[in-house]
Amino acid sequence: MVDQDSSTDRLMNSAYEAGIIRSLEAPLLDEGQPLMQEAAQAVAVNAWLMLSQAGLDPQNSRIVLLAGGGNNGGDGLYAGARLAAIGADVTAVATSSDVLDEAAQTFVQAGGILLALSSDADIPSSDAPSSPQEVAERIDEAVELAQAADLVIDAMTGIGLTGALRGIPETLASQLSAHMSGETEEVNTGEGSTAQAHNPLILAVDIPSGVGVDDGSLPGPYLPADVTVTFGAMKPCLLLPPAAYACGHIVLVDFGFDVDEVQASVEAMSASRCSHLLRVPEREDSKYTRGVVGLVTGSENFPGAAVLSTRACASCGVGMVRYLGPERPSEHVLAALPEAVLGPGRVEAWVLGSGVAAAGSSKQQDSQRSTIAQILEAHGSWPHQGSQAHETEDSLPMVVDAGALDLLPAEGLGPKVVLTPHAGELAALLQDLGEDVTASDIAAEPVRWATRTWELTGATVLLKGAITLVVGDGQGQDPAVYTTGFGPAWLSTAGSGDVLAGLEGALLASQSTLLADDPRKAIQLAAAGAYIHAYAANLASHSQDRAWRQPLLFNPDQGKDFIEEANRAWQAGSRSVESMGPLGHPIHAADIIDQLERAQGLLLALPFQSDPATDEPASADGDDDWAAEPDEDNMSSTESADSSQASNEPTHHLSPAALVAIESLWF
Ligand SMILES: NC(=O)C1=CN([C@@H]2O[C@H](COP(=O)(O)OP(=O)(O)OC[C@H]3O[C@@H](n4cnc5c(N)ncnc54)[C@H](OP(=O)(O)O)[C@@H]3O)[C@@H](O)[C@H]2O)[C@@H](O)CC1
Ligand SMILES: [K+]
Repeated sequence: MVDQDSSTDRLMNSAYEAGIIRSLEAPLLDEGQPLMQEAAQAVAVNAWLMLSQAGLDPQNSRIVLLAGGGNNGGDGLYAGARLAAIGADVTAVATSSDVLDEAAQTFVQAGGILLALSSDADIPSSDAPSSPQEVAERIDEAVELAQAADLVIDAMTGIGLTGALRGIPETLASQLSAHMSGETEEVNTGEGSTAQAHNPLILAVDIPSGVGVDDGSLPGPYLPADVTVTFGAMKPCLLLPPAAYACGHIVLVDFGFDVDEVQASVEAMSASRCSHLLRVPEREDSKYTRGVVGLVTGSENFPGAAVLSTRACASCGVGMVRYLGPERPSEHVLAALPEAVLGPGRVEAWVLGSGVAAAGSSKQQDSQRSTIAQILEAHGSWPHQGSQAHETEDSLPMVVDAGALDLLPAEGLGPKVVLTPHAGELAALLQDLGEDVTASDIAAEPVRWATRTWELTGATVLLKGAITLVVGDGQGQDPAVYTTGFGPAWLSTAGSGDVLAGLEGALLASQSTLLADDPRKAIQLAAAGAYIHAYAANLASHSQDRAWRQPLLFNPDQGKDFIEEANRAWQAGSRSVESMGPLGHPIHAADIIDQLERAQGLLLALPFQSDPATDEPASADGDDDWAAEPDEDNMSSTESADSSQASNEPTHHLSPAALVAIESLWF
């Protein structure tokens, strides 16, 4: 189970609110650990790597550092000092009225140039602008410098950010992000043609300035990063959409925090966590003890959804698939899945509503809905005792999707009821429950609205998206929140949700004994289902595109191994620094089903890998296993890394001179 996490797994996949991060830092600071210097070193090394991977010479590069008045700015200034000391041309733009004095002195002594923007600035070596006009001119100058730079280091605000960016940081973030997204004028080459504007690389210090640290929202302008170097532990904004999409590749600097006694507020599902949630059959198992899933999915109008959900379910380790539906979808199910059993009978978990038209749709009234209503009434009730929902003898785990969502009882569901809406369906459900919310509100603050749904219904809520969220019962009064962003963008295709519903039902049925002991495990199982779904899509599409990747761990003692790891990971990434990773090819829903069994096999093999250095399980195809993941043959990750290099050479090898330069940053 997830409880068996190694401490490294926990560190990489658990996020803590800003207040907890400060409580974890405090004892280390008391002991005199130089955290700001360790942070600065990591920023400098990663800046160096980003530049060199982009084919630039870090020692002759132009770097603009946006430095705020807090410790985040301090991290940036010390990093800037290290880069200036090896010869980079570094200008620090002070975005507040002051900056950390000692950091600024060190930066200037190393050869960095400071530029004050604020009219009341008290900054070493830079006079404050003397008029509003001069403030405006300096802001324009700073924006132009940043736009022309090779690298921008964003150290305006870290976890001390409150609310949306204001003042100078707001202006810089909005102008620079508009420039990068091409909203500003294109560059005229003077020969009647226009060229794409130059975009600097962006390295965010701790978090991209402007994102909602604890809730992953984007309350105003923000600066999206190519790489975010974060300190000590993950913050919720690095996992939660939409902010997580602005973080690029994440590097987590290991300060040695003791996270044993603190509660994570968000967890990412990982391959190793997922592999522990799969039930492996035992010798004494029968098809019944392995779990029977009953599906009331598909309809006269959408028979394909019945086929997709039952096929996916049968591919995910259950003893039997039982289908209930009208004649047309039933015939299709039997043709596609001869082992399916038709009609009512014993069931360990239900899948309800995929491919069933909701009320108010233009389709004719769906006969499946009366069956679903009966099942919800018989098995979905979790009468409340006090404030707690309690399981009755008849209550069963169930997945409630699409056309079953509006048949739910208004409240009093338990964690074993897993709702699987997309943003539009969740908006309709919440409107029925009296909330004034639209699908775009939900996309802007998904964790807020998934949590609200959990509060109102008591069910586990799986909100589908590029990063899928699962919110449900946690420890005490607080919800547990899991994320999964392991899939490629190809995954959003018709029928993909029907596949997910079927496989979620299989996990609930096969783990019904576990769920009876602890219904809260439904949250982890639901997140594991989303992970397997995404993984199968990765295998099917041969894509290296991921909505979210686990961070690279930067340990100050790790030495040069990190260089190779970062070069490899950033080249494989969907938003890699220089080149996109291979995008693979389109897939349709049945392709995902075809890879489900293989995906589970690879996950089950993971605990037997000798040295799983990355958490991503292998692609089963040797020839596309170039992201250096441990592969099927129990190859050690080191060997795997070597073989992947042979087939996919990193574009930039480090010269001996470059290695000497980076050593001066490192040690
Ligand atoms: N603690 C440690 O041991 C370690 C901490 N570390 C680092 O410290 C960081 C936390 O530092 P912190 O607490 O000083 O806050 P920080 O993120 O710099 O923000 C304050 C600045 O932001 C500004 N600002 C705030 N809101 C704003 C807004 N809405 N709009 C605009 N500006 C806004 C605020 O301006 P003010 O409100 O004062 O005008 C002030 O200038 C942490 O993220 C990590 O990087 C590492 O060195 C490792 C060791
Ligand atoms: K920052």
